Amino acid sequence: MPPVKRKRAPAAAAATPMTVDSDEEYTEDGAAGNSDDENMNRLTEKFSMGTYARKKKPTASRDPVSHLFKNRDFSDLELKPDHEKRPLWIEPYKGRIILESFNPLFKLAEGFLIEIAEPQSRVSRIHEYTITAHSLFAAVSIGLTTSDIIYKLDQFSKTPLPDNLRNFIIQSTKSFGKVRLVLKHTKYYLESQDPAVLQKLLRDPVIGPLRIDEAEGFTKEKAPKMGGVVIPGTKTAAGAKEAVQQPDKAKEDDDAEAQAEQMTATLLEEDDDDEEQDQVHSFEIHAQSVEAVSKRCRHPDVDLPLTEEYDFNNDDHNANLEIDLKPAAQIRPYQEQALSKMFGNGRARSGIIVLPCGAGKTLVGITAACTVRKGVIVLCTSAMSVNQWKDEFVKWSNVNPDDIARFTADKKDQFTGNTGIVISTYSMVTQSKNRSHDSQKVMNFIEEREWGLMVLDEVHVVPAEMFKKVTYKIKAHSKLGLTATLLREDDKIQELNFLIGPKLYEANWQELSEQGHIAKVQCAEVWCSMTTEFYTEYLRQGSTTNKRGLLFTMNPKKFQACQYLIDYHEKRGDKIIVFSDNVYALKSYAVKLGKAFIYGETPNSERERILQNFKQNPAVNTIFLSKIGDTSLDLPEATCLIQISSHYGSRRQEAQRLGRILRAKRRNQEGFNAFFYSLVSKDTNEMYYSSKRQAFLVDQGYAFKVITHLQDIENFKGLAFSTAQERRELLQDVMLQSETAGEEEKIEGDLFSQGGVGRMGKGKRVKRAAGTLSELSGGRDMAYIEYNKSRNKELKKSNAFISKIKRTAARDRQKMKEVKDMLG
Ligand SMILES: Nc1ncnc2c1ncn2[C@@H]1O[C@H](COP(=O)(O)OP(=O)(O)OP(=O)(O)O)[C@@H](O)[C@H]1O
Repeated sequence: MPPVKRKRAPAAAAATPMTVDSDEEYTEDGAAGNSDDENMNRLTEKFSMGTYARKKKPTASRDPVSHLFKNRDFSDLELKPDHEKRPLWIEPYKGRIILESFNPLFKLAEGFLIEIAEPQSRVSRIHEYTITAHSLFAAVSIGLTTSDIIYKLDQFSKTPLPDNLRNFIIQSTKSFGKVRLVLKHTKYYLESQDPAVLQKLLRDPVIGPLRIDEAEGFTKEKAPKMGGVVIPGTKTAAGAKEAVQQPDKAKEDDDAEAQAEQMTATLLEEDDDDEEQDQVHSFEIHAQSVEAVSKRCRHPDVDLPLTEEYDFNNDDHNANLEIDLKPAAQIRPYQEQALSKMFGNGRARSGIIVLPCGAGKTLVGITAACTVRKGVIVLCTSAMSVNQWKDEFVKWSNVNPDDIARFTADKKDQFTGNTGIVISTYSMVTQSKNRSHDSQKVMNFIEEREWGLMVLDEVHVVPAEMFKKVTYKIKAHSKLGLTATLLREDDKIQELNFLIGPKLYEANWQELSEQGHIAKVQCAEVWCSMTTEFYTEYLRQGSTTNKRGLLFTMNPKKFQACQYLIDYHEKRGDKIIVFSDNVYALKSYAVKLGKAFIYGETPNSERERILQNFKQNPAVNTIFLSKIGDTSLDLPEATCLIQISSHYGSRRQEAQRLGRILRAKRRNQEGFNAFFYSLVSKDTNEMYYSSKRQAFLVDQGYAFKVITHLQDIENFKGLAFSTAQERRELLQDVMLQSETAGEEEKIEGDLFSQGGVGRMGKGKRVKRAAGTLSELSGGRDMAYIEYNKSRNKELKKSNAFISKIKRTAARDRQKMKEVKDMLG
């Protein structure tokens, strides 16, 4: 190959990711360096600028556009001679990494970046990652070394590795992953490959006295061998190491694979050091000291955060659980990859696995249980999930159903053997007041024993305080957190790193949908103008009142759009879920349209009957759900989702709702698309919230179209609220509702409402593309006719009107009875 001259990076390419931006600004001359003394807040910091000083360049004279990029003009970055082959750009000031998804080395680079960095945005051509202290902690805890990280990053990068990033990696990894908390033969040990690190701990005034044995030296033994564990359900049942390095190999296109392999061979040297049989050294501490030691290790004076590992193969104190995956159960490549991060060195590492909604987190948890084969405790967010987890254990594994005990307000099963599986909710195990006698008995049983594995479902919604209680009360040797969105609106997600463990794996949503594991979804926001009378009332309400929310949700135009879309999709053979957080709206819409609805107060038997009918009865194609349906609900029949009211700007809720259709059974039919509509009242706060809600999904590569025209809606037969009289009546009904009717539903024990109202980092805005329903679903373009009658006169709350409302309510009740009769 002829020598390639150093080229300048194209400014636009380097600047592209900056459109999804953070609010921080860097300074030209560099911030203070990351010296050891400045490590105080490092655990919660992002990569900071370090000492890298930017060379000044004469931008103005160079070309007419560079100055537009201001400080983000990276056109003077030095490029390596063969930069075209390399897939990464590294922004020198903040350590942001841009990955080209069209590069032949994309797969390899992506696998590596997931291990060392946080994915920020993964749209179709360009993915953005950030290296943080947390992501490096995770990298080190799954076995990567400082030199692995620096070497591979440099090899993949088109530009020389910035010094400040290199220093940051060295500084961070110097302390991370150096000490492990290992529970072996029911005893706790602090273990390290480096005896000097243990010496440092013993010199510490807090940790030193907590050592149990008074001996001079340390216990010395061979380090665990990588890849020594067999994960059930994998085709080859091979060691984990193979799964780590060769994901999805069979699926890759042959040519591209050969090309990538050839390039990799030239660019990367194989690192064969993994097999090295190092010695490990350890000393013992008391079980009661674990929390104090772990806390002290995170203190800046010590700065050696512990990773947790469980040597379950050598635990003969705790009884073995008879459990294996059924022979028919085949875990998918990404599930195997995620699990291989957990069991990569033959032990169980505690940490968090992030998989999209509907991608099968339950099976990942079950497979982990089948690997550890000791007592398991599973904690979920609701009693409904508890039942689903039990069903899934029975479906996927050969465990004796009598070995599964549910612990909820209604069910307090006990398992019969020496050990078993307990499935409960976070609220059940953390509630401390007013426990019934039975419930206290079960709780004592849970607290008195050791558990091999604790599976923590939907970890992102559980408040840190609750986690602390859980981890304090339940003695589990390993913890596996499962979530779809490592996202909290209150930014408390970082605490999970310490309470559970680092993130072990995070899958790419678009990749999974390309591979057919989750459905392809067309997302659209339908803009519904407010009718004049509703808008006038809306403007009259104070900005703090709940009535505003009720008005934009009950907007007749929105109702009509909902009715139209239900009809449109029912005719296409879709099964539709309509979501509303507001119970008044939920009931009003459902009753008016003659559909069944479920909300927090719907009794279990009725819920099950409705869901069963939705799944099996061809006459029941649409159901209305409150936020109780946001998570866990497994309805693979659902192919279309319409959202009429939502919880402010919660990105987490938006993603989880989308999850209800990602598991669509028909996802592998040719040309199949699921549909996700958000109905938004124009020129109201709802538009603002809606754009905030979409930010996470947009970062996962989903494009939201805007629909402003619904074809022929004015000629839709039986369109609700088509007369001024009906709209006035609706408005009057809305205005008669109490302030609380405008609130979102409150469900007892519901953890999701506790996450804080959607606050999102500054600068996170969503771009919408104009679109029509026809583009999404193959229909023709639609002319949307805005209702534009002159302003309605104010209605008085006359007795006559109120009695009319009552008549309407009686009619609605009759309709509801008919729906119930239809459901049988
Ligand atoms: N390896 C697999 N083979 C076949 N089916 C699978 C596999 N993994 C998961 N599934 C199926 O995919 C569906 C979704 O799984 P699951 O309910 O565990 O998703 P989830 O990730 O927990 O979603 P959510 O976050 O929405 O609760 C289920 O019907 C499950 O049986």
